[in-house]
This record gives sequence, C-alpha cells and structure tokens, in this order.
Amino acid sequence: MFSFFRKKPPAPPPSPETSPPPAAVSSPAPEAIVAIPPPDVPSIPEPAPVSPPARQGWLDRLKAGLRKTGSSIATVFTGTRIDEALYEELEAALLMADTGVKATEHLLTDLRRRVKEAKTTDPAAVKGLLADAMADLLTPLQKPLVIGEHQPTVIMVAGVNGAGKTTSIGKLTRHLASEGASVLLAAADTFRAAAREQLAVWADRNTVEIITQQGGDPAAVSFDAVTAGKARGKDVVLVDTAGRLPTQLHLMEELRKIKRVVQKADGTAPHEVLLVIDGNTGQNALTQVKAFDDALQLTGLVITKLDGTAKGGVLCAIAMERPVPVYFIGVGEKLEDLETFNAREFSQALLS
Ligand SMILES: Nc1nc2c(ncn2[C@@H]2O[C@H](COP(=O)(O)OP(=O)(O)OP(=O)(O)O)[C@@H](O)[C@H]2O)c(=O)[nH]1
Repeated sequence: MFSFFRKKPPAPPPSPETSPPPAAVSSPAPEAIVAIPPPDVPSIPEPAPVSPPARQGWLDRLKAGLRKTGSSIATVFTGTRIDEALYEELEAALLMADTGVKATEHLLTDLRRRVKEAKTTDPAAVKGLLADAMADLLTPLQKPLVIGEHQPTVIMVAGVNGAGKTTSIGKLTRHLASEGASVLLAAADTFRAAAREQLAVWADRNTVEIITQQGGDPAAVSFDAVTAGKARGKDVVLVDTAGRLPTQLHLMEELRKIKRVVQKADGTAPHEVLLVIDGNTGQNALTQVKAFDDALQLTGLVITKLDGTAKGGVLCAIAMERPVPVYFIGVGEKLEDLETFNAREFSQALLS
C-alpha cells in the first residue's frame, strides 16, 4: 500500500532574514500528509519509503477509473490535422467531461499558444500539450495536509449525503493510525444511527477511540471530542458530520455552529475543514465547493469515486473557479483506494 504519512523533522529556529515559508506547504505531492511533531509529543515513526510499484498500481486504477472521461477526449487526437475542427471537437469533449465553460476556454487558449510555440503539426503531440496545460491549471490544487503543528490537529469533515465522508474518514484514520498517529473520531452525525455505527466499525478496526452520542447535538459531540482529544493528548481529532445539501440552509447553519463550538473547545481549531465530494457529481461539485466554502471557509477537498466517472474534468473547473486544495482522491471502496492528489498524474490519467 502506498504510504502518504511522513514525519516532518522539527524545523530549525527561523532566522528573521531567511525565514522560509512553512516547509510542509511547499513539499511536493504525493506526500499529502506532513507530520510536524510538537516538541513533547511522541514522535510518529518514519514510514517505509514510497515504493514505485505501489504508486504505479494505484495510478493504473486511476487511469482505469477515468477511462470514461479520457477516452472521449483522447479520440479528438486520432485525426491527421490540427485545425479548427479539432479544437471544436476538443471543446465539446472537455465540456462533456464537466470541465466547465471557463476552464474549457482557458485550456483551449493555453493549448493554442502551446501548439504555436511548439510548431507541431501532429495531433498526437497536441494531446501531450493539453496534458501539460491541464497539469499547470491543476497544480495549485496540489497541496499536502499538515498534521502535527497543533495537538490535536482538528479536522472537520463535511459534504452532501452519500459523498463518501465516513468511508474517507475511515481510510484516513487507517493511514494515520498505521503510521503511529493517535486518532480520536467524533461521530457528529447524530441523526443517522447507521452513520454512527459505520464510524464505530472504522474506529474498532483501527483501534482508535470514538466519541458518540445517540440523538445528541452534533456541536456538543464535537466539543466533547475536541476537549477529550486535548485532554488525552491525541494527535488528530476527526469530526464526521451528517450529510446535507447546500440548499438546506438550517443544516448549513448547523455546520457553522459546529465550527464555532469547536473553536470554543480549542481557539485554534478546526485546523482543517474538508469537503468530501462525489466525483460523479459533475458541475454540481463546483456549486458544492462554493456553497460549503462560503459557509465554512474550506481548507481542503477529498474527491471520491473517481473510479468509473465520465466527469473527471470537474477538477479543472474547481481549479479555475474556486481553487480549494485537493488533499485526497478516492478511487474505490477499499482501504487502499484513497490517494494523494498529483496534478500531473491526474492530467495524464485523464487523457490516457
Ligand atoms: N466506488 C467508490 N465508492 C466509494 C468511494 N468512497 C466511498 N464510496 C462508497 O460510497 C457510499 C457512501 O459512502 P459513505 O462514506 O457512507 O458516505 P457519507 O458521505 O458518509 O454518507 P452520509 O453519512 O449518508 O452522508 C458507500 O457505499 C461507500 O462504500 C470511492 O472512492 N469509490
């Protein structure tokens, strides 16, 4: 399995002139979780080095998953000439893949420039140039999740019903726990009994603790979890919230309340506010990002179910219109099917 949890050695004291930006943020993907152990926290063991074959296996799954999106775009480049018909066909294929009007226009303009500069006459080469243009557009989304600057690092997770929040939290918990981080789960989805049970199963599997309360107030559960996380010296508190649509204003207000109450338990928290999006959602994903970002000021995204979607282009729309970092992408239901986001790999997989 690909390991994406990395212990960050304590940074040397910054000198006023040469003080660099936080190293974790500038770290290149795929290491999307960077652990910075606070001075008196037991250090998190160094993971085994990333093995290229494991990453390759996962990339193959991503490619297979995105084939529905990619094949329609790739067929544009099977002709013999680079002409207006090719650009028109490409425009239609990008729009069909839910790239959105703005990102499609941006990509086409950028591509025309690249084709001119490269002086190429081969449509197949244009595909490579499109992959470059896409990778450049998506690069601002590639950013690591930082663990360890705070104890605990409080991560609040939101999203519409069935997006894959609980599954993603389970996968994330598994990765964190297997790398030695102590995790506390907060079952702040107090409406759906099955959601609590599902989270409890993940907690049990990973032998991590869970704070749960039947029918209780989600904000109260979150408060208790953050307080307990602090008292018990946990590295991470993951708060699972109930699914909701951005149009359900009272439920969006409830999310804001959870965030406020978490802040009361720990003035610096939540340190991360993640939105989980179903990759099959298409353009509506962008609507979700905007609405949840407006309500909660998101710090990151998890895009699930990229296995078997024809709508993978929506990441370009997000990059263009609301560039919230994509910490992880999900390409299946299994534990190992959560991976870090890499702009170049994703673009190449999308066009393969
Ligand atoms: N194929 C695929 N299925 C996934 C992925 N992530 C989650 N799922 C499935 O999506 C379904 C919903 O996942 P949940 O984790 O229950 O979603 P949720 O957002 O917590 O749902 P609510 O609590 O009802 O809002 C489950 O059947 C998961 O197994 C993924 O990356 N790929």
